[in-house]
Amino acid sequence: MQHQKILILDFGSQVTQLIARRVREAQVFCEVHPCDVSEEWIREYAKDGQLKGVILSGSHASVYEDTTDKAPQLIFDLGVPVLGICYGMQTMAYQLGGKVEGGHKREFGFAEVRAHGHTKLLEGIQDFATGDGHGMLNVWMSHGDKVVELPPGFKLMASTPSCPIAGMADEARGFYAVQFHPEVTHTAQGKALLERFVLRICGTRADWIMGDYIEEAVARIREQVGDEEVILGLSGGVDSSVAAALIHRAIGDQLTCVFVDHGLLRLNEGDMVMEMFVGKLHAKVIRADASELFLGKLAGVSDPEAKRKIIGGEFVTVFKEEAAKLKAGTGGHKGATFLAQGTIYPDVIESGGGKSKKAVTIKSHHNVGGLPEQLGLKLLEPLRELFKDEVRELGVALGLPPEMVYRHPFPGPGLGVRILGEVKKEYADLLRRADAIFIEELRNFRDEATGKSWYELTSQAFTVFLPVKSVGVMGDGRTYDYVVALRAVQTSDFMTADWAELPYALLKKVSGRIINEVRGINRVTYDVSSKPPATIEWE
Ligand SMILES: Nc1ncnc2c1ncn2[C@@H]1O[C@H](COP(=O)(O)OP(=O)(O)OP(=O)(O)O)[C@@H](O)[C@H]1O
Ligand SMILES: O=c1[nH]c(=O)c2[nH+]cn([C@@H]3O[C@H](COP(=O)(O)O)[C@@H](O)[C@H]3O)c2[nH]1
Ligand SMILES: NC(=O)CC[C@H](N)C(=O)O
Ligand SMILES: [Mg+2]
Repeated sequence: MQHQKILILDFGSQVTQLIARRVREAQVFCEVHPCDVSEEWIREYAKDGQLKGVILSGSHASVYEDTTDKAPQLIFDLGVPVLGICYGMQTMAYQLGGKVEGGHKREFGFAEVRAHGHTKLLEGIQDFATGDGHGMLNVWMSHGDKVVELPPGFKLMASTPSCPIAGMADEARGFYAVQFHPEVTHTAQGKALLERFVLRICGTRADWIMGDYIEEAVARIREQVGDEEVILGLSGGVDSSVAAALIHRAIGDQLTCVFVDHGLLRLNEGDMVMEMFVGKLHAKVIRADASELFLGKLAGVSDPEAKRKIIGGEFVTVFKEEAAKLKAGTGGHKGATFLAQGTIYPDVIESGGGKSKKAVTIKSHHNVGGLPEQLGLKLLEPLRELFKDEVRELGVALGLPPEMVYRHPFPGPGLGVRILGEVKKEYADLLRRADAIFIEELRNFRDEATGKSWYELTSQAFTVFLPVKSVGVMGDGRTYDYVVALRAVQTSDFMTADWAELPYALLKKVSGRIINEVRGINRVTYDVSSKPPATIEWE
């Protein structure tokens, strides 16, 4: 099925992805592309008649400077509605004959916006009304420049005391713009406003529904793969698990999963993954038990980056070996010609478009990128247009258990980056048991106000092994044992994170259980560092 679509042009705002999230929540398909796509590209993109509207994002730049990006002029001639947000509004004004000025006081944070006149966008949407009956919106602003003169054909749609033109519209042409940010949750009516733009003003069909999407994705995978074979690196994490379940639904035994057990998995994780995929889904999974290999290579190495490089390197070696066995045609295999990956949409946006602002390497993230070239395999990435929430919904619709789909992410190098310094099997065994207790209690403890468990209320939680010993007393005897740190964070994007204010009763229970049940650990600490300046993982 062809989905109607909304095009979001990204001028480099920090929150462009949120625009796409909000539009998807309205069950409308949309894509983010860099603002400097060529007119030729746009024509091609709109050719099938499915493009129903365009949204222009914010930016750190100022439109009146010669060097800054402008919207491709063509989008104003496509005959579809356009919504400008912040910089998007400013560039719309500037390009269509209005005036934008800078040098004003920066307006950052909450503002009350007054709606003027009647426009299809704001009519009837309000948080409260003034004494004289005007609709008011509580919004979030982040700008220094402003539109000071409307372009011809536009009327005033919204204002604040410090920003007299905070919204404008030319309804005949379907052009709307707001200086505030409807995509952030601080703008109370923002979701309603974006929903109204895409559904009512653009008239887009609300047909982006994960339950229905399965059928579509399955058909596409079948068409792409034909009768060839596929291999996939299965980690037990969310993305690779959902990708595996989806591809398995499409092509059954033509899929072989390779699950590398590097000896740095969580308690019973390997068995759980096998039980789920082999026991329940009847998928073909090769469990490569490489723990001795990994632990052997890691012996004596304590530098975090060196450890990451070793794990990443050995991972590729093991994966290649297993893939080569399949290629050799053993066990009735014709040999895999596709490598499947659980790449999701944020990965695509962040790495594409030439707009990514890559800075210094803080950590070398492990992944299987680069493998296809070395292996001479074609890529199969069925999740590359989905956000994490959508991947999770899809996983549930595919019948994966919610505990698996709503798991916290787990880094590829696993416990290797949660055992500080040199990795030893003894340490990994202690850490696994302590970590399992922490996670179990996070699932048990519920927050009274929300009814949610603390596992649900945190984005990522785990235990870190510190290879230092401290003195304790147990049963009147002296102990001299290891220390662990508990880490629990709340974050929406993992780029920044706050340490979670876990209830004392929960921390008390966890520390009591770990010290009593895990012989070898006699002290538990709680990590109260936010990111930045700390990172989520300790290495
Ligand atoms: N132990 C493993 N065995 C096989 N493949 C792995 C393993 N660990 C990681 N991978 C591969 O590396 C990819 C990237 O890992 P990453 O942790 O980013 O994603 P994930 O595990 O699928 O999901 P999540 O973000 O929930 O952890 C995985 O999709 C998987 O293909
Ligand atoms: O697949 C992965 N391979 C890695 O090498 C890796 N290192 C960190 N992480 C995860 O990334 C998020 C941010 O972590 P940091 O704040 O520690 O950089 C957190 O969710 C981390 O768990 C990794 N994930
Ligand atoms: N968030 C934005 O899009 C800001 C636009 C522009 N840089 C300003 O300061 O007004
Ligand atoms: Mg993972």
